[in-house]
Amino acid sequence: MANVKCNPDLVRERAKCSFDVNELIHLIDGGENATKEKRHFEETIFSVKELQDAVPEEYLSHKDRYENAVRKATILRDVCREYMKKYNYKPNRFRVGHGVFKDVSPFLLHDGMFVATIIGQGTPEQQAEWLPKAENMQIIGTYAQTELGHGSFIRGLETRATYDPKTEEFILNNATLSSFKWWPGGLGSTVNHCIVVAQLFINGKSYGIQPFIVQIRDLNTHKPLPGVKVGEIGPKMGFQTANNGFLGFENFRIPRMNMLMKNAQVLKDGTFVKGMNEKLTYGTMVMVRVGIVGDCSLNTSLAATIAVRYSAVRHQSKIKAKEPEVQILDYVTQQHKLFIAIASSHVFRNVYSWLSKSYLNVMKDLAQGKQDHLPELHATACCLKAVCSRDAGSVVEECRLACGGHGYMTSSNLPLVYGFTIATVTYEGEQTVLLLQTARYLVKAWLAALQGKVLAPSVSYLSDWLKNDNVRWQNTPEGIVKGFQHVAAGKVKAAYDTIQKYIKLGKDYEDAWNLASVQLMKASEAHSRSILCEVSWGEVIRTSASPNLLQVLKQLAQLYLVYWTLETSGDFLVYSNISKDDIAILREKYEELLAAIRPNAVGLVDAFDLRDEILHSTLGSYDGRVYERLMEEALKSPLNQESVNASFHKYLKPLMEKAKL
Ligand SMILES: CCCCCCCC/C=C\CCCCCCCCCC(=O)SCCNC(=O)CCNC(=O)[C@H](O)C(C)(C)COP(=O)(O)OP(=O)(O)OC[C@H]1O[C@@H](n2cnc3c(N)ncnc32)[C@H](O)[C@@H]1OP(=O)(O)O
Ligand SMILES: Cc1cc2nc3c(=O)[nH]c(=O)nc-3n(C[C@H](O)[C@H](O)[C@H](O)COP(=O)(O)OP(=O)(O)OC[C@H]3O[C@@H](n4cnc5c(N)ncnc54)[C@H](O)[C@@H]3O)c2cc1C
Repeated sequence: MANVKCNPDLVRERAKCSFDVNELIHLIDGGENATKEKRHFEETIFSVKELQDAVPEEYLSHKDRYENAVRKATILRDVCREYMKKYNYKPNRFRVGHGVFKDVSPFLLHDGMFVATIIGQGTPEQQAEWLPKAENMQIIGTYAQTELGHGSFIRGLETRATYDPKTEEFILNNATLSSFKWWPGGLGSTVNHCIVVAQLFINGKSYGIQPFIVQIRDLNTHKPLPGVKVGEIGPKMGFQTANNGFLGFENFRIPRMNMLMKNAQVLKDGTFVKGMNEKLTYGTMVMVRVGIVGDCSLNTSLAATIAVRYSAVRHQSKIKAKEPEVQILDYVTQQHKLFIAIASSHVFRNVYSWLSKSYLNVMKDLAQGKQDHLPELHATACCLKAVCSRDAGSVVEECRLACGGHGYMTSSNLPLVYGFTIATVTYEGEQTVLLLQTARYLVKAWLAALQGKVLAPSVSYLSDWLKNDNVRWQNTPEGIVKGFQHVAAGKVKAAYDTIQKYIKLGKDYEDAWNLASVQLMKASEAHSRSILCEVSWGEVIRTSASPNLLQVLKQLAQLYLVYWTLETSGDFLVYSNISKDDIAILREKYEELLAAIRPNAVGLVDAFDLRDEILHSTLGSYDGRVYERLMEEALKSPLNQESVNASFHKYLKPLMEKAKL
């Protein structure tokens, strides 16, 4: 990239960077070699001619866009397969996916959840049967759980799988409209198999929801099998190429062994054998919630790169009347909008790496029959997924707004990035619903703390707070982290006390919970923020990097801490010993941090190492040819391929002529 002829502002910005950008790229990737491998892989993918679009996707019809996405998905699959064979390298398909599809792949659910569920929920025999076929795309699948009537409350799903011991089959039925599956990615017209989550019935008795692997289309003709009603749900805010679909069954029979039986089992005679923990059926969702935290880091880095580079190139208005128009990046309000995006991406990445380790440890434990840490993992994944996805959505939107009118152009790519980022707030567990799951855990932990029990590490601050809730405020990163824990503990206590108050007033527990649920949700958010702050600061101070780079990473981590302290200063005034003077000191610190980060802003987004093909943005490309690219892209509009459009003769001219009469 170094030889590309760049906009002079970007050249100047890069020259003043105080740290080695390559060092940060390697740190993010996990080593110099990992960067080399990643770049070689991306170079390979983006030099495949067939993966490049002749016409910008935006001008295609819904149908053509889908077909083009499937075409590219199959080519990408082949190229990746060959590449993996040749180099024994497991690539990050999500990064290149943004470049190839702009939006998302119609195979997203195949890779993200279908294969993962076979691994997580199938017995070794079931894995042996389906995994090789799924991994090499002999069969293509999705994860069909959500229905028209139920998405959040999965115990309420209506799709039925009734066991027939005579034929040793399950009979699938969707008797009501609300029971139709609705949303699964790829279901519309792409997949031939699904994981269907359905209510198991044996001899008229319900045994809760279970996962079933179901073939829905003929492998040769792709026609829906008899008894299957399937289709696409239509256009959405984003995710246009994900091919989300609907599905219903009428007396559709599948063999007994198509129930994924790693946890619970149905024997030939219809005996139901309970698993170690019925919630293990929800395992794929926990895994994907962890992954979404990493995805938030990637999405945030896409938006930050576009908006920061654009803000370095764009000049508008003056700070001093007699001086030239300034780069908009010099406005401190612009820095306030953008630097939190850079900082958040690093925080999400660090927390994702921490959470992934916890996930893998719990999976190892479960394999040995130990489930002690499962509730903590579920609670932590829920609140982090909820808060990171919502933060990422806000940050991306702020980046879009920070690009003014041009940020509204599709060619900036910010609208598309926003579309797939905010989808993460809802899918894989709606944010409020997940925060309330964590609140259940926090309330239990609070009760245990009151009883003097030892708490799990992520909530041990509740016991510390009970022992001493009067800790002196300190304007240091460690002091702020403590402060976040105080806020979280104070909010958990307040929510718990509110529940108790309503119970004393005669409410039953469930109503008391609902009445206190705004506080419970806020407590859960505060708990999440305290984890984000503690983990990310801890990761940064343990990082081995050169002094220059470490200084910048600390500035970003501190910016995150101070930003969120100031954003939630009301909570700090209520629940910690912070004073108004401390807040004034933090405001000053915040301004110092913005000024310190300013010279490195472009270097920092360069270090996300997002190729132009992945950014796919007129505003964010490495060379900063913003206005040239805006014009080049505008000229691709079909309306610019003719000097007079037919609508002139058909409508405009008659209108003007009528006006003359
Ligand atoms: C650095 C860059 C890296 C980039 C990396 C990128 C990686 C990207 C990775 C992955 C991306 C993949 C992309 C895939 C795209 C996905 C598209 C979207 C797919 C979907 O949306 S699928 C559908 C998802 N649906 C949901 O999430 C439904 C949400 N609802 C529920 O989960 C449940 O209904 C509920 C949890 C809300 C409630 O369940 P319920 O049975 O009613 O339980 P409760 O009574 O409330 O609680 C009982 C008890 O159980 C505990 N519990 C609940 N869930 C779990 C669980 N999963 N595990 C363990 N325990 C659980 C709960 O805490 C209660 O415990 P308690 O009684 O309090 O002790
Ligand atoms: C882009 C996209 C892709 C998707 N892909 C898939 C897929 O591949 N497979 C699949 O199975 N599903 C998929 N989904 C569905 C997704 O998982 C659900 O939409 C999601 O879990 C939310 O459920 P819901 O739509 O029922 O929302 P609802 O639960 O109806 O939410 C509506 C409102 O009700 C509130 N609410 C609901 N329950 C409670 C409660 N207990 N307490 C307080 N408030 C509550 C919510 O907070 C929210 O404000 C996808 C969704 C989207 C948007």
